[in-house]
Formats: sequence, structure tokens, C-alpha cells
Amino acid sequence: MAGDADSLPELDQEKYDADEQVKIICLGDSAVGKSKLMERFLLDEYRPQQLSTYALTLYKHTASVGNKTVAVDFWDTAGQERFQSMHPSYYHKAHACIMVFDVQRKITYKNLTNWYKELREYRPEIPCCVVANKIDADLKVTQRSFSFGKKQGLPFYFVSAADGTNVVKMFRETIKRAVEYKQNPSDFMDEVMQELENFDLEKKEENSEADEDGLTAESPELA
Ligand SMILES: Nc1nc2c(ncn2[C@@H]2O[C@H](COP(=O)(O)OP(=O)(O)OP(=O)(O)O)[C@@H](O)[C@H]2O)c(=O)[nH]1
Ligand SMILES: [Mg+2]
Repeated sequence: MAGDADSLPELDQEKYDADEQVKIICLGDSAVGKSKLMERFLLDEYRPQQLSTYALTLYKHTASVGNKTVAVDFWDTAGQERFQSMHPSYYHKAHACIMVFDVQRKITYKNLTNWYKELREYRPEIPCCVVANKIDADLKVTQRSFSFGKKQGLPFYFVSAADGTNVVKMFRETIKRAVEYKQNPSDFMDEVMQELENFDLEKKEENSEADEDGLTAESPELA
């Protein structure tokens, strides 16, 4: 389920037999609970102690959206200050973003501005949401209003990776928005990518139809 930088070649292998495939990234300062949220959603369990995420963890998940099977790649990385910003490949081809802060540390909320700015440099249009984590530690915070993202119309969730509040809802809605975005990209480059992907699929289908007819690319009939 979880991998690390060493298992990255896996990305190049044949993808799942899914109708759709999306990549969702997670941003936020160190220790806001990004990894715990993913663990909670994917494994539905929570281990209180963990070392900081070292480099990159890739979680693979299969979801159902409507009548479609969707293969989801969740990318999780350490948001440590020591990295300052993410490598561009982290953003590359992402279809949605989850931005997390810790309700107990104001600075992590302030830093959302920087994360958001960087996200928009690479991915100007992808759906994004703002997640206030660790509400189990102080339920009163849910009465406060956090205006970051309101102007941009970003969905906002109060969640807790520790007790699971709103975690499934937040992930499910994000997956749905990622799929919608992939199908109707508003970014020019993404439109091109989607066209190419459709073209590839059509080609594959044509080839497999030809195979069924006993024809292969080498067949003289196709020459
Ligand atoms: N009380 C409480 N603690 C939490 C919650 N989520 C995470 N934590 C704790 O916060 C710490 C950091 O969680 P991680 O998931 O490792 O944070 P991260 O954002 O992945 O951190 P990096 O990998 O360093 O970027 C851990 O000690 C968790 O146990 C939560 O919902 N409530
Ligand atoms: Mg982590």
C-alpha cells in the first residue's frame, strides 16, 4: 500500500484496470497530520507516534465515483521547513490538492498562503480544499471562522485524523472533484494531456479489435 522513493518506478508500470486514474497531492507544514489523515482514510487506523515522513510516500487506493472505478494515487511528502518548497514533479499532473493545517499551531494556518501560492504556480486550476486538522484536541475551534480560501471558494473541512471526524467525507469529495477536473480540465495543458490520453485509449482499442480479428500490426492486411 505505502511506498517510498525507492518504489517510484512502480509509477511507470501498467496502471490499474480502472476507468479513470487521478493523482491527488497533500500540502502543509510538517506535523500538521498529512500522513495521519491518509492513514486514517486508507487503513482506517491511527497510530499515535510516527517519525516525520522522510521523502515521498505514495498511497494507492481504488474508489468508486458514480459507476466508475477510479484508481487514486495519493502523494504524501514531508512539508518540513528544511525543504522550503516542493519539487516541481510533486505537482506535475496532479488533479486535486488537499491543504492541511493544525488548529493548534497558528503558524501552520498562516503558511497556507505560501503553500497555496506555490500550488497555483504549477497547477493554476486544479480543485483544492483547506483542511483544519486535530479538532479533537480542542473542539471549540470549530466555532471559529477561518477565512483562508473563502475568497477563492475553496471547500473547508474541520477534521480529526485521531478520531476520524469528517475524514472520509473530505477524501471522497476531493476524489470526486479530481475526477471531474480530469474529465473537464480548465487548464490548457491538461486539455492537451487528456486529448492525448483519449487518443492512446482509442488506439489501444483499435489494436485489440484488430487482434480479435486475428490481425496484428505486422499483418499484411494492415500494411
Ligand atoms: N491530537 C491529534 N494529533 C494528531 C492528529 N493528526 C496527527 N496528529 C499528530 O501530529 C503528529 C504529526 O502527524 P503526521 O501525520 O506525521 O504529520 P505530517 O503532516 O505528515 O508531518 P510531515 O511528514 O513531517 O510533513 C503526530 O504525532 C500525530 O500523532 C489529530 O487529528 N489529532
Ligand atoms: Mg508525513
